[in-house]
Amino acid sequence: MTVAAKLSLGCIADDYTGASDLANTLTRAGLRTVQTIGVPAADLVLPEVDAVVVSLKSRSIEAGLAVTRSRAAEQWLRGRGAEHILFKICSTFDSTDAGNIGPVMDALRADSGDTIVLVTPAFPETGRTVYQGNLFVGAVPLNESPLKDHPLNPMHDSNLVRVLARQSKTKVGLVDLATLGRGVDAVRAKLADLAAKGIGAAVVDAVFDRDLEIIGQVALDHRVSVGASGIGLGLARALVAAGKVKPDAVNAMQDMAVGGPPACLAGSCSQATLQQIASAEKVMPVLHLDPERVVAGKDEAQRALAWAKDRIGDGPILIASSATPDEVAALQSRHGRDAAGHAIEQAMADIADGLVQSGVRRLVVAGGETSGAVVDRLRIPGFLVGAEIAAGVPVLRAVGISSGDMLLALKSGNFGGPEFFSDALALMR
Ligand SMILES: Nc1ncnc2c1ncn2[C@@H]1O[C@H](COP(=O)(O)OP(=O)(O)O)[C@@H](O)[C@H]1O
Ligand SMILES: O=C(O)[C@@H](O)C(=O)COP(=O)(O)O
Repeated sequence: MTVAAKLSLGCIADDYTGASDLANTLTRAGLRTVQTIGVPAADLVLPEVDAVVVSLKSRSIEAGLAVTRSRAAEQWLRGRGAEHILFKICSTFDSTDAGNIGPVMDALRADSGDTIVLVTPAFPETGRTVYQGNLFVGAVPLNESPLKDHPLNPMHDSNLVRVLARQSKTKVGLVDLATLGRGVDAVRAKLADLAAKGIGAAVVDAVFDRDLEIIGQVALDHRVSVGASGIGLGLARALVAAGKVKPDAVNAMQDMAVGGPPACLAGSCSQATLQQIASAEKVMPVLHLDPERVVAGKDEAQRALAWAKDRIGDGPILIASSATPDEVAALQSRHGRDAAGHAIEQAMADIADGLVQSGVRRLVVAGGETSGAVVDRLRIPGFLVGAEIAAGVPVLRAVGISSGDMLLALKSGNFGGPEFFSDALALMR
């Protein structure tokens, strides 16, 4: 079977956890959605779907490469008929002054011919709101949140108009909450006004889902938008309201049990993940990797696998590299930020590979870059979306792998409640 109808929505996600978060949101809003890993082959055969989320691992790579890969995804999605493309970024705007949100947005805007792009990382369900262009994580501005200590992209400025302007070639404006409160026509008029002044991107405030519904409606006038799952929700609801997708269409994921031993891996150093690991210690064996030994070579991954093999027959296990901000900073000062991060990601991929070879078929991974490294190593080409474990984190069923059925959960470091690992495994049968 090939894709019968053209896509109602094409999405390019800059990491794999973010892609599954978006795929989850679109699915819950009634869009039949598939998540692909990387840009699919031109002749990829898919079930009939409304949306495809192409997952890239482009958040923390060199900006030029992120642009090239995003453009390849854009071409594929346009080739499948997508009139609107959402570039899915992190709800905490994870990026640096070198990119990659600005450069990718600039390229997609140029290709689309749009004069102005709507940008909002708001995702109220997970506490991400934008007011006067400032991003809040729960009750605190971004620069006071745990994101100030992110190992790869510490966020020190909550004003997204400024943050995006430093990364983009275009001028950046603001559509504030008061304008949104006046409805779609007011937002359209404000965008026209900004565009007439030569402003090519507008950060849009959003605090409630109703704000996202207005943003989604207006965004559909354009060919490209930029944001997190919240704008995905707005776009999906606008597509349903416009009759462009049937909300009662059945999603493709079947609820068949997979069985086999379960395992969890954590490479995120977020506060939420550190708490989740502490809770997991009460209910499953947890191995804390020695990050210094990980950077030194392959032995630490082998030690972890030997530890795991002795235990996976008895119930779930968790292997974590996660550390506190002080420990992360100390490791980075000895080895460099990228080298330390890369070595740990590759060790996690080695461990995941070994676990699957030992029969693990249910795998929970915490951390976006970590999930990217693991999924790439397992050579999984795509996922169908299943039950929601926590806001932004669905159960995923791998498709297109030769080794039989496999269930995964790819958790953004910041997402999930304290018992996330147990919650996930309870839904992954
Ligand atoms: N102990 C550690 N010290 C330094 N860096 C680490 C440590 N453990 C993990 N990392 C790295 O930190 C980064 C975490 O990023 P990621 O997996 O995307 O998590 P999140 O979802 O929280 O952003 C990865 O590059 C990972 O390899
Ligand atoms: O939008 C979000 O917050 C997430 O979907 C996301 O992108 C997560 O990124 P990581 O925290 O790096 O997993």
